[in-house]
Amino acid sequence: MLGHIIGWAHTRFGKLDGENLESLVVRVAADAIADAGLDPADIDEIVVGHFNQGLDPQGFPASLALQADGALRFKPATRVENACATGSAAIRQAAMAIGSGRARSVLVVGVEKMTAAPAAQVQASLASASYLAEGDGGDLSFAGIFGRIAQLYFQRYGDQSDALARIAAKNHRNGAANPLAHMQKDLGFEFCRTVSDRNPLVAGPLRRTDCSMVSDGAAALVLVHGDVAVGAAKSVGLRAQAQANDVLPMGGRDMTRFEGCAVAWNKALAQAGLGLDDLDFVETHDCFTIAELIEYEAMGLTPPGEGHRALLEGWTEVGGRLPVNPSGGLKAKGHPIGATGVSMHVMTAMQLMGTASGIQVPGATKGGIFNMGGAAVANYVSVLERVR
Ligand SMILES: CC(=O)SCCNC(=O)CCNC(=O)[C@H](O)C(C)(C)COP(=O)(O)OP(=O)(O)OC[C@H]1O[C@@H](n2cnc3c(N)ncnc32)[C@H](O)[C@@H]1OP(=O)(O)O
Repeated sequence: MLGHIIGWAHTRFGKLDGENLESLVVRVAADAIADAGLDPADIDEIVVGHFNQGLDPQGFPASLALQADGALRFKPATRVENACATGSAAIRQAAMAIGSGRARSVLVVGVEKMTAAPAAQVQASLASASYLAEGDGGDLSFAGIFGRIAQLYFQRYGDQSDALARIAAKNHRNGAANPLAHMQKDLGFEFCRTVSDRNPLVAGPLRRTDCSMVSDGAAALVLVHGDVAVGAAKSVGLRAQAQANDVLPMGGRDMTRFEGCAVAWNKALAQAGLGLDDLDFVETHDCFTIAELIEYEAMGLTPPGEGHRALLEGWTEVGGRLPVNPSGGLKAKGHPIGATGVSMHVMTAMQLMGTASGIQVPGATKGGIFNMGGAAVANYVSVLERVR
């Protein structure tokens, strides 16, 4: 194991008026350490995942984490960032600290405050994590980029609007049962597939319901060495983690295939000595529904162009062959950028401990996670397994 997750905390995601970076970081940091049953003095290192890029005037969240307890004063605390995969980047950093022998217990926090900024500022900030080659388009938002990816996919494989609506409906149905989700409402397939005043087109064929939410929130976990985990009340092993970065320009890449995602999945499964069929569920990066569809193909669930089959045959529903996004995903649970990857690990750990009330995948012992920054640029796959 690359480390053991022995405690965690998660705020509700949403428009959290009255919360700021400081209140979010301090709360989840204190709660995760308490949940791990550790004395704060035993934390060797703190890693905070935070995107910001102009979203929030307050910065320096790594140092804010020290305010969770006086015993954290003088601990090394560092912020990491890797676009929308920032949370998984923080977890990788923690695993490397443990693997190198520099730390035995690491607190990882992911946080973002997005909803206080005007919509135009949010779009500009997010777009800073994208790149279009000259002549490729102007100042596209992320929805614009994924709208273009959807158009390319539809040109090659036919109109998949209904498949995208099935993903939206599935994730909103799952999110309706997740008490931590931003939107806890089952919107239904007909609403998601129909363009209307309440579900307008946003970019290309993508409707509002094909987009993830703009959210505030934080999540934290404590990753420890196996020796520390022995004394813990609960333990979820980080059995494998792989990272594959692709180049930013999209001109030279086939954007109907997320090749970096496929590389990360192949590496992580090989590292774990497992096949996709050995996993009980997957939390995947559905920043837009077209991303989840292409990720089915990149993870090897279906051949390219056939992702819609997984939906028509119910494979990715809870109770299906490989439930995908039982938490509701970024689509319904929300997508506070820096918190998302940590949240995916917390949701997966809860599933594996059988404590994911409302959204539990019965009997799950192994789960996979795919967290992505940019348009398949920073690709992280983790495999988690229940130890105790
Ligand atoms: C690699 C990556 O991860 S890239 C991803 C980075 N993240 C993004 O790009 C965020 C994408 N999402 C968005 O930009 C926004 O949610 C948008 C543009 C889709 C919608 O924003 P707006 O049109 O401004 O919606 P607004 O906030 O005014 O809300 C209007 C209604 O739609 C609902 N709504 C807002 N966003 C969404 C959404 N994504 N899905 C479903 N419903 C939504 C609101 O709850 C509200 O409902 P109500 O009227 O019943 O209260």
